[in-house]
Amino acid sequence: ASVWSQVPQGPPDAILGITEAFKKDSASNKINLGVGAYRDDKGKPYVLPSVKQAEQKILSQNLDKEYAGITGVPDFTKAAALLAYGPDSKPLKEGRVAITQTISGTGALRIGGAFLQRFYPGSKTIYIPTPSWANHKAVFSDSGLEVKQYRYYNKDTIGLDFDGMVEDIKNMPSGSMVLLHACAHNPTGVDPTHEQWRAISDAVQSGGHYPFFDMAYQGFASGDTDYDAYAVRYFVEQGHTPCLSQSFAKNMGLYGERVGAFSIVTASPEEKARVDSQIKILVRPLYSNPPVHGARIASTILNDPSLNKQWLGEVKGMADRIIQMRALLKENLEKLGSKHQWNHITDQIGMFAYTGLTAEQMSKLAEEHSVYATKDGRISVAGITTDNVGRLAEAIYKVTG
Ligand SMILES: Cc1ncc(COP(=O)(O)O)c(CN[C@@H](CCC(=O)O)C(=O)O)c1O
Repeated sequence: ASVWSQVPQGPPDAILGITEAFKKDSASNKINLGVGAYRDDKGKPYVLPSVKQAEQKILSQNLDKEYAGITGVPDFTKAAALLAYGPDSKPLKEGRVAITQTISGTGALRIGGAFLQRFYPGSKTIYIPTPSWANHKAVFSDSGLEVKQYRYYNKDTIGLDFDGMVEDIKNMPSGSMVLLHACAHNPTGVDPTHEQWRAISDAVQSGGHYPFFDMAYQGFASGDTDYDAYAVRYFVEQGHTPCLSQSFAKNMGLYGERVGAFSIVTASPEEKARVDSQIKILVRPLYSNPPVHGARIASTILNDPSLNKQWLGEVKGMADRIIQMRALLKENLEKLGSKHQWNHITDQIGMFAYTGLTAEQMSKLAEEHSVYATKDGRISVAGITTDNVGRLAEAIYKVTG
């Protein structure tokens, strides 16, 4: 028998597999609401003008292609930390934030998971929200952590199960790791209010738990990078020493360039140095050092005041278009006379709307209407355009009755 005869056929990826199904559909008016990637009002991928300008600037510098260090392009990681923790961050000012460039947000989560598996002094169990990004469980279990869940989404109110979340956090064994979506929760689009974040911080603190923030959408949720970093900054101000994964896939449209960062708030510069040294020892045998191009783009944008200002305008433009598409979809559904409540579509924030449609209704959308999205009822609002929103609303209206 062949060497690989015992390899089983695995299922298609819950999210990336939707794009494969979409590509196979020959319908001219098919709609892809699967992968969380921004599209403009023509349904086309969007290369931010600030990114194009940054690339021109980089090209004109005739840089070499030497290896970056193990922890990546320093000008990038410094700027990424500043973007996340803010100019008033005490740990940043005191040189206590250990940071490495990573292969986008997924890489940051994986390096984080591996670091926690190797060095976290408590039980190697991480609690993720119910539901969470479809890849979180595999990233952390493949890092060697045990993955459990806490209540997050209330399907009756199509909102946050705040009491359930806080109760679960309080009931976790002391010193548990808790994964928190910093903003634009995936897949629900339901975020805690600032007041609720303060209570969540207290619950995490009283349990002696360890927070791991996943911030994959900073700036993309509200259009304001400071506003979207509220939870991370509040926790740090309250004395938590979280770790953080950042992605620049969505807010800079650098999806395929794989630009991200993983950071840990430590107790002192001396501790930061020890942590840094162990992050390097962890990264070196994985991929040795990260690709430079995407990080150079992000660094150029973050460090050049006029490009940074232009970028913030472009991020806000993306966020605003998504908010506009939410309102349009709700309006069209109401115009059709749908008897269902659709407020959640405009109450939710970020890339996704959690429609509440069942798996079979989602299958019907694909099979009968060529509308593609994940089986959990999540739609990527970025895939909605002024041209297709009417047909989309009709399709949803027909399958929901
Ligand atoms: C919460 C969260 N964390 C991390 C990531 C990882 O993004 P990177 O591209 O590695 O930076 C995503 C992307 N989730 C999107 C994109 C497609 C995917 O990777 O699943 C999604 O859920 O559609 C995410 O939604």
